[in-house]
Amino acid sequence: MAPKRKAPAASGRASKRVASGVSTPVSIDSDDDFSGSEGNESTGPNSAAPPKYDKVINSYKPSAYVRKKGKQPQDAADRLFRADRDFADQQLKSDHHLRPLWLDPVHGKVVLETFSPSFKQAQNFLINVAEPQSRTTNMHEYTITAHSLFAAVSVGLTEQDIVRQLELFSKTKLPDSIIEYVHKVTQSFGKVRLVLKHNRYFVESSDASVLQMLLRDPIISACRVEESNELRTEKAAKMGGLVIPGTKEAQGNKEAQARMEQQQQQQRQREKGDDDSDDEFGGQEAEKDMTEFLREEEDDDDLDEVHSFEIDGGKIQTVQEHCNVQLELPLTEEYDFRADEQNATLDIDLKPATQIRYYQEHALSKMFGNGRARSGIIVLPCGAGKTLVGITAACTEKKSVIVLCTSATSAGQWRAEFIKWSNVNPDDVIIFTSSEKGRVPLRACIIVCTYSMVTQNTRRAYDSQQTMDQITKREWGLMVLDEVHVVPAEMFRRVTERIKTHSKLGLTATLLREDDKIKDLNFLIGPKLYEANWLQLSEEGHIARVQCAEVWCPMTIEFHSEYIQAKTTNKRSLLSIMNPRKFQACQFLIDFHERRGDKIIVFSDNVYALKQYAEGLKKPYIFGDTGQRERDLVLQNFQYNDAVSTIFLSKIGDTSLDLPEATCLIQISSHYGSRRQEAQRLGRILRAKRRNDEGFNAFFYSLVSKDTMEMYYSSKRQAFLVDQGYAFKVITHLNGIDSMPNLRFETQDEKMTLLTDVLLQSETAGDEEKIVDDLFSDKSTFRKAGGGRKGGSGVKRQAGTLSSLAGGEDMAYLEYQRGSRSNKELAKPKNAFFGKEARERERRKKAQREMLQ
Ligand SMILES: Nc1ncnc2c1ncn2[C@@H]1O[C@H](COP(=O)(O)OP(=O)(O)OP(=O)(O)O)[C@@H](O)[C@H]1O
Repeated sequence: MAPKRKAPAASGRASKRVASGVSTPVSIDSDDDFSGSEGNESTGPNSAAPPKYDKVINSYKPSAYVRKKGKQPQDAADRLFRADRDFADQQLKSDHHLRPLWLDPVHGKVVLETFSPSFKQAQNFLINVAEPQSRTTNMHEYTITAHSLFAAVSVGLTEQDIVRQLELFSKTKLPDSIIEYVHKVTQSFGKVRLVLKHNRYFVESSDASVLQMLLRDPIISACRVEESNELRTEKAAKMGGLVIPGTKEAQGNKEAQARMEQQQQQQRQREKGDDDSDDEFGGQEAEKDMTEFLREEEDDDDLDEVHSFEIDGGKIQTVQEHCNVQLELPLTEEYDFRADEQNATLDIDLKPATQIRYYQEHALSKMFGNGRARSGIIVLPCGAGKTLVGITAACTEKKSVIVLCTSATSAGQWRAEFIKWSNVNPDDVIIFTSSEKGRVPLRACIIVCTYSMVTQNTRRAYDSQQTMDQITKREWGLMVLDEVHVVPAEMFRRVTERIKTHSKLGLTATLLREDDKIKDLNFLIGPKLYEANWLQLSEEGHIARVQCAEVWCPMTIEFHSEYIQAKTTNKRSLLSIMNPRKFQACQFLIDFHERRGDKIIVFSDNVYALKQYAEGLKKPYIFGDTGQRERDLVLQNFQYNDAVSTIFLSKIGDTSLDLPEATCLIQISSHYGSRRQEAQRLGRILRAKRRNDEGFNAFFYSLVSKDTMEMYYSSKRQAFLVDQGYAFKVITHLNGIDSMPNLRFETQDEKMTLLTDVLLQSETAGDEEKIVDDLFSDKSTFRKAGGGRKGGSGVKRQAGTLSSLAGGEDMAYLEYQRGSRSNKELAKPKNAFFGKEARERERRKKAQREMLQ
């Protein structure tokens, strides 16, 4: 706990609200105690020094609920009833059964009941103000954090809106601590915007005192363009009136417009005297639609004032960083594109047949809600249509767009999707990758490039340098950053430094990294604007329903005894991947799903295992060294040839390949505990076209060698998907495997030959594949971060019934309780025999060494 303020005058609690109109922003203390800034000499109007914005509380812990000191634990369950977890004093409202929220006043946790009548409304609201933590079938858990409130404020919610809605949905009276917290955060966050208007950068706020305070900061004032101390004051920009293309509203307006044009044409014909049409009603109606639309715009002219000062365009990053990090007063970025007359307009609109889905519209309304473009991140599951979201954003702004993606393949896809969904002239969509270097035209255009192409520091070829110069010289209306979670912050810095853009839209399926670099995105791109619910989209048929299962494969005695003696992680890892029982399980599952008509992708991060499995089972495979022609051939056959239902892929399949649709995925070796990779792989089967067929399920299997570290990593990897509501069933035995014809490694001889081969492999055979240009690996950071998320809540393995996996009648499941045995424990060898045998071997080896000396 940080020390409390010394001066009593400065320790006014947040409940002592600053008068409305807020002339002095509250100071936010790192202490649990929420303190207002009244009386704080550093913030007084006559003070020369700027006020100090201390660290904002990210972990929610108000003083009202502190643990009772000196209370000794009585029993094992005591920790569950500590003062900071015992909310017995909260009064239930009489109609609590109609309200869906439970609020934890200490940690800011919110539990939402999915079976409540007002679930949908509460969910739509919560997604704006809190971070989703887990969304299982009956309960969703969120946390109110400073970041989530920042995002709420930046999409236009006020403190009063947030408190009123929380009160409305809460089963108990809204705790004071939550009201205080919301007050405290909203007083500072979202107050100041960075606006690029007429190609000049302004720091803008409707509260002049916040700007005055900023200008007293020497770093900020040094970035100011004007000399004078005066602030500019003008009417706030026109809000609303903006219609996002592809929505019903846009469709209605288009129809009205068409009717009006038709009416005008008829009128002209009547004037010529040859008109006999009687369709007057349609015309009047169309006119009415349009006038109402225009009137709405006019109504918006009744506007407030905003104040601003101009800053030097070259010092944007300094201002942003200083405001975010030192002053804890993050700047929201907004682009008044409708007022931008300097940058040419791009001739682009969605094709008339293109309709965006409701969640795509929700996400975009967060971006364009106030008639300007707000920078931020939109999170949608794989296959839910992020590309169309990016394209619709481009069609809304109608200015030059730069799209950054992770590979040349995905750059090609982006271009194709722009042409598919919009009426853009294909010549205006240019690709800039290592293999394709289109020239950027002077007119408004769309350029699609890879992150590495833009951030490359080495000397470029002449044509590449020319294109790069054209990109950096001009201003871009919108920058779309695809797969934003995988790109290192340093790379973003370089991107935003080099390319001048008015607005940024980050797209991702998982705002998740194994390090904590994800927080940098808040400052480098903007707050998370929208996050969809995976299970809801799968229930609605927008993405496929998936059955996830972990198949436990016992190690053979010989493999396991070598495993426990192996000196290096690489050797251990190779032995667990090459476990003959795992091989058999893989063979059985492939056979089982091929017979069901599934298309199967088997993933192995280890190349030695990839080749052994694929060649052993006579299936095609692709890894980093596979040539482009062969890759294309394999993928085309997988897509169109009924005889090729299974392919094996290395890590290359995660980001660098345009994979055809699959309906079953099997992982035989995977990348430590990366939740991101797990989610990304699951995404490969979420887009299955057959998803709307009755009873259709896609399948996701992880094959894990029992009593090895694979079990520990596997549960780490699943954590994100479990939080999204996916249940991993554990399969302990594949019934029918023993009677399967042509099962590999049935005889002891075959097993021993395999073991010898594995033992003869060099250390590097156990390495994970290194992909050239894989800028996005999070292996090292994952390890640094301690191998997973803090607190490692692991996952719940659930018992399954045979029928719960469609067609899985041959499998048996086992349940074990979360917390009953840690995953690390499960990873240890259990059988006393192994321990004894290992000790025996160790003794023999020691004796042999001594003999040799
Ligand atoms: N509004 C829509 N109407 C019809 N089809 C749509 C719509 N939105 C997306 N789709 C289709 O859904 C599929 C998945 O879209 P897309 O590839 O953009 O998903 P994604 O979220 O970018 O996936 P990934 O994360 O795997 O790249 C595509 O076939 C796309 O055409």
